[in-house]
Amino acid sequence: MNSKTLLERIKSIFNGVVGLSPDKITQTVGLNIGKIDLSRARLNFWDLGGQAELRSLWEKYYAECHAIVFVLDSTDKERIEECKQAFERIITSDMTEGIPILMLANKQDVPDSLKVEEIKEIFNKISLRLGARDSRVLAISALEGDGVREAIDWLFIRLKRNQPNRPPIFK
Ligand SMILES: Nc1nc2c(ncn2[C@@H]2O[C@H](COP(=O)(O)OP(=O)(O)OP(=O)(O)O)[C@@H](O)[C@H]2O)c(=O)[nH]1
Ligand SMILES: [Mg+2]
Repeated sequence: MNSKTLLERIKSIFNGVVGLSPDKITQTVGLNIGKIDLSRARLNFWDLGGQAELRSLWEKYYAECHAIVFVLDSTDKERIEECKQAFERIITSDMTEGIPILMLANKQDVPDSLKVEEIKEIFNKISLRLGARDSRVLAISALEGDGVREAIDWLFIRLKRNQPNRPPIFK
């Protein structure tokens, strides 16, 4: 959820181009794609819609992805339970085994948003099912860009570390 804004932010930080302005961003129904080049590697992003009806599509990407970024709307306390279930389904799928998972606590610019520590607490029990993989919860604001570079840096290190398990695709 709210991952389109994040993808535009990632592109503007790493590609040096101005992304879509927030008012041009509409809810994701299909797939938004984006790519960035980082020290001789190309990272391809597939931004999937977060709405409940679209979640069954996520698993079609599991076999080919090298990492998963789960973007959480930290202001939406009412739907946190729903997010827990969606997250649990991802991490318990055989096809995501061992894959690094980064959870982003987005919208940290909003004063009353859930903080990383609170989110960790909420996802505490589920995280026992993460198995042997790299995972992390990081605070970001896709809107303002805070924490986005650090998030991608974390991701890149873990992608490299997980190469023996899921090798990159050479093109
Ligand atoms: N305050 C604030 N608003 C944000 C942030 N990121 C996204 N939003 C807003 O949240 C709303 C949804 O964001 P989108 O990026 O359009 O979400 P989306 O990826 O299309 O949503 P799904 O497809 O349902 O996952 C928009 O109004 C964004 O401007 C943020 O970091 N801070
Ligand atoms: Mg989206």
